[in-house]
Amino acid sequence: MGKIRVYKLAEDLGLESSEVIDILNELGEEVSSHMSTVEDETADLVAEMVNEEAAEDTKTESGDDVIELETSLTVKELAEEMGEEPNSLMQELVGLGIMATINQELDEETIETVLAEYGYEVEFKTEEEEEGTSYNELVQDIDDDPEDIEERAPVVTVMGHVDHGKTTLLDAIRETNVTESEAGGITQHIGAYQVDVDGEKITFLDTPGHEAFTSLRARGAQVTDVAILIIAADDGVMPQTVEAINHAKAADVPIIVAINKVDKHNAQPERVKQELTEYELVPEEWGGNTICVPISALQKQNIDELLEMVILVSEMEELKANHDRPANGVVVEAELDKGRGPVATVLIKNGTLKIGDPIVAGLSYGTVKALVNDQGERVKKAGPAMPVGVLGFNSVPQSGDLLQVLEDEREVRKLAERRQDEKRQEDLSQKKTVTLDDLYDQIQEGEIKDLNIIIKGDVQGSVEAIKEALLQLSTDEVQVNVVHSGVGAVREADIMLATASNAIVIGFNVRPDDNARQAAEKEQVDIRTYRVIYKAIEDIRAAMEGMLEPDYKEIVLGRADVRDTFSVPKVGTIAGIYVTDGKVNRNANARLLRDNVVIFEGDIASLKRFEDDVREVDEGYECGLGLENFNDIKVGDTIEIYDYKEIKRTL
Ligand SMILES: Nc1nc2c(ncn2[C@@H]2O[C@H](COP(=O)(O)OP(=O)(O)OP(=O)(O)O)[C@@H](O)[C@H]2O)c(=O)[nH]1
Repeated sequence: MGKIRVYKLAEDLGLESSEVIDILNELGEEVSSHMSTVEDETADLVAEMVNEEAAEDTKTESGDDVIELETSLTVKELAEEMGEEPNSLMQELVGLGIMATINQELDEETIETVLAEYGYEVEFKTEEEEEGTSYNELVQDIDDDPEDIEERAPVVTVMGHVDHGKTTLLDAIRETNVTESEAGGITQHIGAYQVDVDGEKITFLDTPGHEAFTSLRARGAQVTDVAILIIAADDGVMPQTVEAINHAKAADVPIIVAINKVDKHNAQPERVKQELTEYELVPEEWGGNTICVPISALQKQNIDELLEMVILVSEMEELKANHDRPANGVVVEAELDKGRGPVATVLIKNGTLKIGDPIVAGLSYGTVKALVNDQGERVKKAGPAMPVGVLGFNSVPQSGDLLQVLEDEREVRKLAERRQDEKRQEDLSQKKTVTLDDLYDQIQEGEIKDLNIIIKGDVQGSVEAIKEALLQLSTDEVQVNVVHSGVGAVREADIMLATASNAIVIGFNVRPDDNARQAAEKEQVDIRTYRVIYKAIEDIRAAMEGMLEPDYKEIVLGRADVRDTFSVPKVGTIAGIYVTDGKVNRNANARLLRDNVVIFEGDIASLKRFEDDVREVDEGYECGLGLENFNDIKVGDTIEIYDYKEIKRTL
């Protein structure tokens, strides 16, 4: 996810930087100057707000006798708009032959008729105008009182190469045991936990550690204030360590290095520090400003010091938030719980989330029914930097979605529905790429081979992680398409979609139900189930390597000078050559060069030493060589002998 500078955003929106800063501050974003950066998603939000404000302004300019209304209203809402009592409106409706209850929705025609009775004309709002109030109302309520601004807990992400000890460290910090219960030992769910260090709170975001989960980690960095980079002292800086460094740098997040496993006999903490300097992370003791703490996560050594450093670094960051305003936050994990319905783990960025708050996150909306803290206890509210399980969404939001609190349930529904519409439009316009016809065309053209995949999983976080990782496997030759992904068992509908789009189905921690199994057998759809994300990705990678055309690389076997030419009747020109380099192989290809210009490329017709046909002639020897269908050989030409070697492709 990208970022944009405030002045650029202002320019795009045709506003002054100060106006944009005001809006951002109202949204709880701490921006100080026109050079500050905001995430793209926040920028979109600002644009959304600005547009809607404009729509709102046009509305108020409407004439007196004309009432501007939405296309569908209940009797009560219409009465409110007209400044009438609902009862009198209901009586009026009865007069028109319409028996309506107070909460009954009225259609356009009825609204028009009844308003005409009252002497009004009605103008129905376009969809855009209808949305006008959503964020305005949110913003109107927010007026940050400086007294309400308080310090908040830092949000910390532990990043590092696989097996360098992330889980063990988080475990040591929480003093619980997570590593052993995980399938395959890889952290697969994003959780967030808050710990208490001498009265100071730290929020830990537990992001998966394998390179494949790049995108989730990148998202993690968006809410992260401090990154702990864990590096095993017996292994050093590895590819995912470098990735983690890059993510933290891109997100402008300070890095604290935890050099782990110093209890091991082959630990080389100094080497790790040396390696770090290559990535502009110079340890403090070497005159740089990177804090490095040697630890043993397993033996719980020096963990306190590491946490102290976290507190120290976050104090310098001056993390602030306003507890006394409607909340916003980020969905870090979401799943469908059998008993409780959609449950989203939300990290509150600013404000306080309370039971009863109308909420929207991505395409999902609802009213907060219950809040559960990281200990599994019910709580009434959640403040800044607190991770909390939110119950009450109508559907499962996606991890990474921004949570917003709006005025009422109607506002959140409207916003979510509008986003759903937009998504539908987007899906429709993209559908072309996954229809059977198109797939067929692409394969016929031989240009693209498509690997279509459907992903079902137990939690949204894993599904997203697999999806992102698989999409990244795409190459010029094989395009990976995730035609569908979602939370829940593999069902018959998934198999039907797989049949139609020639896709394979991946089930992560979920199994196909009976109908799906039967359908898959009948339609010969490949369902693969996994319990470890890494394994799923490896399998697909291998399958893709099988699909790829083998790659050939040219190798020059030898070179020879043409020293003489003979014209042989019925055969053509034979060159008397001297092998200067390597060897000449009868079955290889030949290239005739004249002043380094390729004159001919093709097969060798004959290779003779004296009168005998030979298969090979080595460097330093002379021989006679004929080229297939080519006679224009001259003394002084060079013959290059080359072959092709099959290269095993890696993606
Ligand atoms: N000796 C020693 N072993 C450790 C230490 N920390 C972790 N380990 C071991 O290293 C292995 C990997 O640790 P994890 O915590 O699972 O590593 P991770 O980075 O979370 O790995 P993923 O969750 O798979 O990404 C386990 O066998 C741990 O017991 C340590 O300080 N000392």
